[in-house]
Amino acid sequence: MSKEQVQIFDTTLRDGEQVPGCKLNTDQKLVIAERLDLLGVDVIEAGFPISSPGDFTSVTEIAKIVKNATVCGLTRAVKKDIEVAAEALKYAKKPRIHTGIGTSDSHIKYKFNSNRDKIIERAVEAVKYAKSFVEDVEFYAEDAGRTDNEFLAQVCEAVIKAGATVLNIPDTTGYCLPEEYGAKMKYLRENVKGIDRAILSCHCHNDLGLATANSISGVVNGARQIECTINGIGERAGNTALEEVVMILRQHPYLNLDTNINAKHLYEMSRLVSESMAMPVQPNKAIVGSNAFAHSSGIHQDGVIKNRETYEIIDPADVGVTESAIILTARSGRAALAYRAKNVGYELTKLQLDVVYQEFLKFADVKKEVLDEDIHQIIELSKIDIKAIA
Ligand SMILES: CC(=O)SCCNC(=O)CCNC(=O)[C@H](O)C(C)(C)COP(=O)(O)OP(=O)(O)OC[C@H]1O[C@@H](n2cnc3c(N)ncnc32)[C@H](O)[C@@H]1OP(=O)(O)O
Ligand SMILES: CC(C)C(=O)C(=O)O
Repeated sequence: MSKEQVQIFDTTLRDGEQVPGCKLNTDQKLVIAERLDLLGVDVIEAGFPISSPGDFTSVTEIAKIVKNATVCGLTRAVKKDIEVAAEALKYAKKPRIHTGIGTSDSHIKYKFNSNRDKIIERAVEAVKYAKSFVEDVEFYAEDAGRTDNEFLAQVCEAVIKAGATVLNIPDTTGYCLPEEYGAKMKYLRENVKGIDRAILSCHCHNDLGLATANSISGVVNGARQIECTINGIGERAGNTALEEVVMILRQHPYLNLDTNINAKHLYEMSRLVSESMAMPVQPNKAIVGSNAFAHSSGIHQDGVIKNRETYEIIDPADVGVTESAIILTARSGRAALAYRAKNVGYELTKLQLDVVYQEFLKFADVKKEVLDEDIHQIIELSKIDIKAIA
């Protein structure tokens, strides 16, 4: 049975670039956009064209070079924003305008000093105006995570009627629990007239560490687009991490969902974004962190040496990581020491290993990590007659 496709909407260059210190120039953005296109993302949100002349230029230039993906520009529900986005996107093969407005009571009251009826009017007007420039119009209901479902359904129905092709249901503040976010998608699927004419999209923030879980819950409940960023960067605690949702769908085939992403490029993509934005990736980051395929405790190392699958659910090569690493520490056992010693040329007998291991532990209790050059020294200190095999 062929799997249903979930569209991957990458917003590294828009929401990701909103991170303090992560500002990129146009040349850097072009390199990333080209690589995202090769990675296989379906949509590249290239920027917020009205926000600055630099961002306008970036979106314009990205629109010119992207070959496969849809190129998208963000706007408020403001005519001038939409006109400027349309202008920036005019060279795109597949342009999309992403417009919208806050729909939660908090946003309506405090940001807009308005009421629900007026917000629906502004939403409809914005979608119709965007539609006069491009066919593909995505609408976002900002703070949908905290928006009452009944009102959200009314907004969605109105903007579909106005021509929206994609409905973005952002959990802007990262508030929802996965069950709640999934139930929201289900509610919209069951209660919005015309919902079959639009794609529901997840855009989740990570304030409670639930962005990925919420996005997965969203697609399990009928959404067919996930908005995400490389390394999960984004406003405040970040967005859903692209590499995580892609690999979750791949590792759980019974969900019957997949993406067009060529996962073998994930690691290099992560490094490119991290280096361009000078934003380090935390070592324990899922999929792309430096420790994601590193094993440093004896029981795990023994298992991995016997069979990688005992402690790894993903083959590192599938995401572009050369191989798993066996890191020698004071928590390592004989299996790991023998394995690493063999890699540097020593084939140890069981008896020899016992002796060298005692010396190794003394060394490792002082040093955080035992390196290849240390192994030679440890063997020397063990004072046993070992011939290097190399
Ligand atoms: C959840 C998100 O990530 S949304 C995207 C966030 N990204 C950004 O804000 C980056 C780009 N932003 C910018 O460059 C600037 O904020 C601009 C150009 C959009 C606006 O700048 P300014 O005109 O100086 O307005 P400022 O930023 O001070 O305030 C935002 C205004 O937009 C209004 N606004 C906010 N969202 C929307 C919306 N979706 N639709 C219509 N109006 C909106 C606010 O109510 C406020 O209007 P007010 O001044 O009449 O009260
Ligand atoms: C503009 C929208 C899509 C957004 O970034 C959010 O609500 O978090």
